[in-house]
Amino acid sequence: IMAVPAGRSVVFVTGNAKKLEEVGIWHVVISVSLPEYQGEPDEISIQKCKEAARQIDGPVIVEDTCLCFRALGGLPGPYMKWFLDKLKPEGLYKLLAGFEDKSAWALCTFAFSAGRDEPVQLFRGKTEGQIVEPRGPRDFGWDPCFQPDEYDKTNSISHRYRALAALSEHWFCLTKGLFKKIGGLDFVLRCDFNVYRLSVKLSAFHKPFIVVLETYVLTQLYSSPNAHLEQQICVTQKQVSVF
Ligand SMILES: O=P(O)(O)OP(=O)(O)OP(=O)(O)OC[C@H]1O[C@@H](n2cnc3c(O)ncnc32)[C@H](O)[C@@H]1O
Ligand SMILES: [Mg+2]
Repeated sequence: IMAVPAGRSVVFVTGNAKKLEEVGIWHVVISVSLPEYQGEPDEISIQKCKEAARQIDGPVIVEDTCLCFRALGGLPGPYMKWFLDKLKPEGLYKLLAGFEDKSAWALCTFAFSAGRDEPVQLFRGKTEGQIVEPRGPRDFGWDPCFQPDEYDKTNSISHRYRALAALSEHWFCLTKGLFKKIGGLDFVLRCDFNVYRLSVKLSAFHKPFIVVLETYVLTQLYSSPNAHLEQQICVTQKQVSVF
């Protein structure tokens, strides 16, 4: 079970600015280039998350994205970063010239750890698509040569969105249980997410979820990292119905 030490924020660790744009804000975002590990996607995400938790020495979320060509048995997969760097979208398209099967899938994995030496939890999102001749904007990685099968107006690449939804769902279930115990989101908001100001005594087990909850609420509702916290909480109160 995920538990964040009370008073600690969850840090999203990435070196990729475009990922940040799609993920939205977390409490703190740290731009660190983490090593590109080798292995199966799950193993890579676990290693990456452990390294981030070690460096930050606190609760972290990392994300790793693979683009897997079916004709190539799932490669380049996690090694896509280097393939893209050397071949560019044009070269990626040409890689499949000798194959009839142009299908591919994008796999996005978020990994959460509550801190150094804590277990890692994974949340995955997958989008099926085709490798096509490069077209459109060039501002994000392999987007020019990957055409998702389902057209999605709001988010052209939904693997990240789906993985985030899995993560949110998980937090939602945990916090719903907590609300039942201590009296609902409204109550928590009135106390400014401050566990010490709640008029009930929370167990050591439940305390950390207030931090998770705060991160979750702010992440879901705001895109401006500059807005003052008080302002944000005030708006949050008006939106209690999201829960
Ligand atoms: O610091 P991290 O979070 O690891 O950032 P990164 O850029 O190294 O990202 P990955 O290790 O996950 O490598 C994935 C590669 O695929 C690219 N990429 C990731 N998500 C993408 C998306 O949704 N659309 C297009 N390209 C993407 C990204 O730019 C990298 O070249
Ligand atoms: Mg990386």
